[in-house]
Amino acid sequence: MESILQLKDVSKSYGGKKALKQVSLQLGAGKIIGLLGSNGSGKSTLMKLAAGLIHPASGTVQVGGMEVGLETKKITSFMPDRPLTEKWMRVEDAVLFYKEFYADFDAAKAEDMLGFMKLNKRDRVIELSKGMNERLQLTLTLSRNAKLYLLDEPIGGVDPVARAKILDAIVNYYNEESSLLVSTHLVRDIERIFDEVVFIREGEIVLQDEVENIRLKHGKSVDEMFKEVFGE
Ligand SMILES: Nc1ncnc2c1ncn2[C@@H]1O[C@H](COP(=O)(O)OP(=O)(O)OP(=O)(O)O)[C@@H](O)[C@H]1O
Repeated sequence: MESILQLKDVSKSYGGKKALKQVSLQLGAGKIIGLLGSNGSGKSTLMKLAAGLIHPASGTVQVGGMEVGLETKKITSFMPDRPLTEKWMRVEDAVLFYKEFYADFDAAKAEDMLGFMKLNKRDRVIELSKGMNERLQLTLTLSRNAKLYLLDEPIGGVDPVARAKILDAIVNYYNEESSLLVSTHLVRDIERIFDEVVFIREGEIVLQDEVENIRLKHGKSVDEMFKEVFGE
């Protein structure tokens, strides 16, 4: 299996708090993978390590066979939980900003996605609702032609109808040769898009499997399995 993301014995603490405990994980290329866990389980920490925004205390993180660093950042597109854009910007300025910053930015794709997301180019970023802001961040993130996309809770701030729309956008606009890692605890709403899932609990990986296997082997949906493992 060609691996797009690999963690070996990765630990990370904040002060005395262990966020990841000797995590080893290998994710294959060309898949949409769900990183599922309850609040505080370590999802964002794992995403930020893969994006190169923080560094492990011990262990190694590789993207596309390379140690995380400048080269891997060129092929990794991370959707931040807060806008990377400046306060004065309108939606069109944010798009231009990304276009100038990232060599792999696809302006035609962004234009198309803005329409799909019903984003108005003249709207000020600062005045967008939380849900519309998520749509913009997703548009900017997916408009790069990256190999690995990292989406941290992309549907947290939106209502169920808009959630469906955002999931459709993810499926429609994601390039099938790349991989997409999506963290969430809203499993039921989002499981339809996953090929594979990784369950993380208190900084440890407790399950990794193809969604089809979970359905065939256990006769369960991912949401049912999640509730069983997390005892919700
Ligand atoms: N900057 C930080 N300083 C101190 N502790 C932190 C920091 N970031 C995360 N933690 C702690 O590390 C643990 C893992 O946090 P992380 O944000 O990775 O979890 P998560 O699964 O993404 O949670 P959520 O679903 O609530 O976003 C939590 O106990 C959290 O309190």
